[in-house]
Amino acid sequence: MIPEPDLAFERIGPGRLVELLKRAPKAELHLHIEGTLEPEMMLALARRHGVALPYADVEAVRAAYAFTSLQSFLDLYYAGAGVLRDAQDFHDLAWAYFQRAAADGVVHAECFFDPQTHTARGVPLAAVFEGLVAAQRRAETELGLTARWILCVLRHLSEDEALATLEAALPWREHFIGLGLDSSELGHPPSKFQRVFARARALGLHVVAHAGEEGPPDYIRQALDLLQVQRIDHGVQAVHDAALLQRLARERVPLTVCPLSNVRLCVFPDLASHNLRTLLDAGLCVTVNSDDPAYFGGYVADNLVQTVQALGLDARAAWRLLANGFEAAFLDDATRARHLAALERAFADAAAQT
Ligand code: HPA
Ligand SMILES: [Zn+2]
Repeated sequence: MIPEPDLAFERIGPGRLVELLKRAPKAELHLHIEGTLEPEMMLALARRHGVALPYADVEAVRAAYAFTSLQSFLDLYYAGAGVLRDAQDFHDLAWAYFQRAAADGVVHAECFFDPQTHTARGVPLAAVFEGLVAAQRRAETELGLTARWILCVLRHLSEDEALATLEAALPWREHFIGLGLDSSELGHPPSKFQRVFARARALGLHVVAHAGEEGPPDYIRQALDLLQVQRIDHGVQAVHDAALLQRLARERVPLTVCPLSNVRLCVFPDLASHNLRTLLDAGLCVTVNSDDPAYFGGYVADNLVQTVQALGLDARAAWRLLANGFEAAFLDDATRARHLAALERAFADAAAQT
């Protein structure tokens, strides 16, 4: 756990905290690049490629985003991703996201991408990597934002397909740092993917998995014990298992929590009912992230501000959430220390304001 700095947190009231949260340096650790496809770009790419969409305009797209569950979202999310066809599209998508993220104070982003969503439509993996890597390079040189890619396999498909996807991506091995697991959780437990995660670990990749978003605490245990993941994506269902909660706290297993996503997918009725505070108070390494911001109505600063307000978190708790993001990131120690020093300075400056 990152030690708390000696700061006059109590001098940062709710109003000043909102401003601070918008500009403070942040790590984004749970973001699906396909989930940053804003309706405007979806329609523009559909026009560019002559792809038919069931929406007349941007308002119609947004009106369709009334989700009742993870699956009801995934159906639209995969359909929307159908407009991504060539390297330029992947570049434009990721570059637009990095610009928005930088404006939100994000200094380091570990982003998911779903190769199977694209290769199944005949898009070559080379086009996906070419576009994403070009945008990543621009982000670093033009925005000072470091980005890393985590290849996700779709859990509603077979493990053999996941293994084939990982092998097919190996010519671009230097361009991704980890393996993740996403898509429809219920009925597709982590135990289904033990061989592909073992292969990823043998390749020296970091490993993470979505678990306990809608699925039971046992899926979180499976992700830890069978897949040996280093972080749990979501993990909010852990509160229903006291022993698991203690273990996550003891082992400082980070949870990449996405509050606005959880509300939009009806995991919680509203932000005030979210269990993030319970998880934080239990000593877990909770981080705040945006998941699929174009679909869920907010990027990472919105997630932080709205969650802090809805749960009445103070500046000390807000600092902890941001520090946890850097603790949980796959960064070298010197870079982590540099980001934490900048975070401390942002809070110290806010506390010193008169
Ligand atoms: O929140 C999510 N859960 C599972 N799969 C996903 N794919 C994009 N977002 C998600
Ligand atoms: Zn996710």
